[in-house]
Amino acid sequence: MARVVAVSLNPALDLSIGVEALALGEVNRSHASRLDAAGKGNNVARVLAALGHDVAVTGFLGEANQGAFERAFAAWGVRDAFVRVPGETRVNVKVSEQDGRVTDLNGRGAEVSAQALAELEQVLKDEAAGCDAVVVSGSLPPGVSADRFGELLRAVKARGVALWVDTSGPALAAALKCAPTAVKPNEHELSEWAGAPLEGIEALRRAARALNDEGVANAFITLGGDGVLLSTSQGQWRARPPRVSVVSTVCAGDTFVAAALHGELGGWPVDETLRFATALSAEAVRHVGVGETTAADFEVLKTNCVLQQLTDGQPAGEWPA
Ligand SMILES: Nc1ncnc2c1ncn2[C@@H]1O[C@H](COP(=O)(O)OP(=O)(O)OP(=O)(O)O)[C@@H](O)[C@H]1O
Ligand SMILES: O=P(O)(O)OC[C@@]1(O)O[C@H](CO)[C@@H](O)[C@@H]1O
Repeated sequence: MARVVAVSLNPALDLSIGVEALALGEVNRSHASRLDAAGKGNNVARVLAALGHDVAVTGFLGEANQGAFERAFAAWGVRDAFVRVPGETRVNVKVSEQDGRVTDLNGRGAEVSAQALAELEQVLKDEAAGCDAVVVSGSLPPGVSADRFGELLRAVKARGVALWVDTSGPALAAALKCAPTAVKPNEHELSEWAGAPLEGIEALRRAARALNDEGVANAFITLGGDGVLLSTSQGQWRARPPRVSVVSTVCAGDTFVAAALHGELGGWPVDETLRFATALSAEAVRHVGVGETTAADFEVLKTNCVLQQLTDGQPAGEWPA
């Protein structure tokens, strides 16, 4: 069991709504809805705690609707180290249609003051000392600039702890200046960082290698139903998930991050880590919420993932059978 700190600077209550097919500008009748304490870092924390790790969660939480989070943290068995800020934590709406399409409506988040930021910096410094990894996931709330975000990450890095970051846009660019241990952009986030569209696996491989050149040890590029590309200084791998029936892809990326970190913390071989993380994230898309390690067919999902080590200087080519 490892000690991990999961950071959500901009957590959210996820309002997940299931509809047959969304009709814009019309009255839609949902067949299911639920409200969950979420946000990328909290989702990662939930999976890591379920996998047996000692997890603390932090970031900024609005005082006005903190109850749902406090109940969830107690149920997940994670320690609450969130800094409270005035106002409400945002509610993000996720509309899932029968064909697997998901529409996200994400809010900006509660305003964070300079004082709250300084408080969080201290929490991060204290929590990072003596833990095995810090995972920082999601967007920046109003009041936190990309530069200030970079400073927070540097403070964590200075504690000599493994730093995993899953964010996008200017926040990802700021994070990369601190050479995090791992990042997990999806295809779109990577091409935004690269400043050009990335067509095909070879372009993705080059861009992923550029992340390694920036000092990132593990660059995981998630590709939705097409799986993941992992680039390290030791080589590149890709993994393809089994075909599953898609209900909601909302927490798949966070499940992937938590599962990959679990493998890394356990010192697993790369292929074992990739298979586990790919299978668990595929499990996650079969329902609303994060992946369930206790799924009855989890071993089958793992067996049905396809893995391939890619050879430097040679095209990836077709997937092995
Ligand atoms: N349709 C799918 N079928 C099977 N597995 C999937 C599917 N979509 C996603 N996954 C799994 O989840 C992983 C992460 O998915 P994705 O690339 O959508 O992450 P993301 O865009 O970062 O998501 P998030 O918005 O949660 O951060 C993929 O690498 C894959 O293993
Ligand atoms: O607006 P952000 O911070 O980029 O993403 C927030 C969010 O979409 O990410 C999680 C899924 O990954 C959800 O729980 C949450 O609503």
